[in-house]
Amino acid sequence: MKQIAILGSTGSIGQSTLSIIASYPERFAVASLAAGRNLDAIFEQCRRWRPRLVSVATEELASQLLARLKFAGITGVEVVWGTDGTVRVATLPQVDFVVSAIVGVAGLEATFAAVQAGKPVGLANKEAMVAAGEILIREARLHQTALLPIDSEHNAIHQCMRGGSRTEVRRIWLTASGGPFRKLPLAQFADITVEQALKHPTWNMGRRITIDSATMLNKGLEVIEACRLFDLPAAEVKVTIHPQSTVHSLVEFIDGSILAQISVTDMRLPILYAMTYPERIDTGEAEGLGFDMTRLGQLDFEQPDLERFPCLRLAYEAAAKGGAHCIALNSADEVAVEAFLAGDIHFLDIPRTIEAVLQATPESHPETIQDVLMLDQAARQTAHAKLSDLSLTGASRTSSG
Ligand SMILES: NC(=O)C1=CN([C@@H]2O[C@H](COP(=O)(O)OP(=O)(O)OC[C@H]3O[C@@H](n4cnc5c(N)ncnc54)[C@H](OP(=O)(O)O)[C@@H]3O)[C@@H](O)[C@H]2O)C=CC1
Ligand SMILES: CC(=O)[C@@H](O)[C@H](O)COP(=O)(O)O
Ligand SMILES: [Mn+2]
Repeated sequence: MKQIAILGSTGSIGQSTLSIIASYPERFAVASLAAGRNLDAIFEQCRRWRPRLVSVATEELASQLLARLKFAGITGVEVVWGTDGTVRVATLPQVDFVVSAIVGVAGLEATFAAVQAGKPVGLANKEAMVAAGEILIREARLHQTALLPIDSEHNAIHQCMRGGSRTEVRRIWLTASGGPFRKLPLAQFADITVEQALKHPTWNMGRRITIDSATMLNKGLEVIEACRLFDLPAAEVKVTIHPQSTVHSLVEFIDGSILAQISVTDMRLPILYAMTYPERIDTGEAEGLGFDMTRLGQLDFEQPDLERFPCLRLAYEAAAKGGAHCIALNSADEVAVEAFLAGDIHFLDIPRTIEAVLQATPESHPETIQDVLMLDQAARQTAHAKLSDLSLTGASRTSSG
């Protein structure tokens, strides 16, 4: 019986993880949960799963949750809050495996703490790997623990890598759906609405990653994530547009063979793979996780268009510089996506903001998580300043800026 901690239990990945735990009660149990602000959802999770420890974003939310638990007669659930709370959830002694699925750099400290405590981590929180990958990997080696990718492409690569040794790999191919604007002419990008950008063609995910898929910054973050996880230079991490999201990624070996991983578009599968690795378990027919090869249709692969999706180009540029530039790429995007979702800026302002922040970022290479957090804060401040420049000049109201 593995005792699981879920960081980001109320989100899309968190809920998929709970669904896996519900399917295999003889294998998994919930030890601890960390949520942000969704009090109704975390209250229901406490009622259903009775975790020992729960964290929410603030002290006030913690008091409200405690009051609701008391009123409902639910005892034995300790409630904590803030970043310290997420760290406690991740490092609870009883925990055997941590699913890291808080969105953004907000999940970094708890992920790092889990690794330092020697817990194996299933990593959905790609931002942690982009901002602090080298530090996390160094620490995982030191504490002899595993960092298993849950992000579907990296999970696919992890599976394909079992087909050969590291020295036999020529390059890897990350597949990208291309998002909702794969075929939209550039001239129409200035008019993209929040509602349109939130309509992902193949996956149901949280709002931030869905917008990132629409700008293709998600694939850019994934290029950096792959460089770190699989120890590859960015030149050996390629992106191919595959609109069906059926092939989740591919590894090309030096003899010319290419291994691909194919499965349903359902994150429960990579989560289950990470939670059971190095075993594979029989999911049977009833889970909806089987792929019906008899219904396999057309599989298309196209070159990405960097003119319409400048975020992908910016990510390769940041990957080449590393360190502070990778951190700034993510921090600027977190700020810009929030502003876009709030209706404050246009879609094209997202790459504009990121580019401006990257240009203003001096090269540096953090050694510690504290260094990373300081660089993250600095990039956020620059991003906010750039956004207020945009609104002052009215640049965000024109298509070409
Ligand atoms: N969804 C997917 O299919 C995939 C997601 N990922 C990655 O997984 C991560 C999660 O994505 P997803 O589940 O879609 O996102 P969601 O927006 O659905 O969920 C985010 C989770 O993070 C919690 N959270 C946000 N801020 C804080 C905070 N400050 N402290 C504690 N908890 C916080 C939210 O809590 P609350 O809602 O209670 O506020 C919620 O539980 C991201 O890094 C994403 O890139 C990677 C591949 C696929
Ligand atoms: C499910 C998953 O891993 C997401 O990262 C997904 O790949 C996003 O879709 P895009 O390929 O459109 O970025
Ligand atoms: Mn992905």
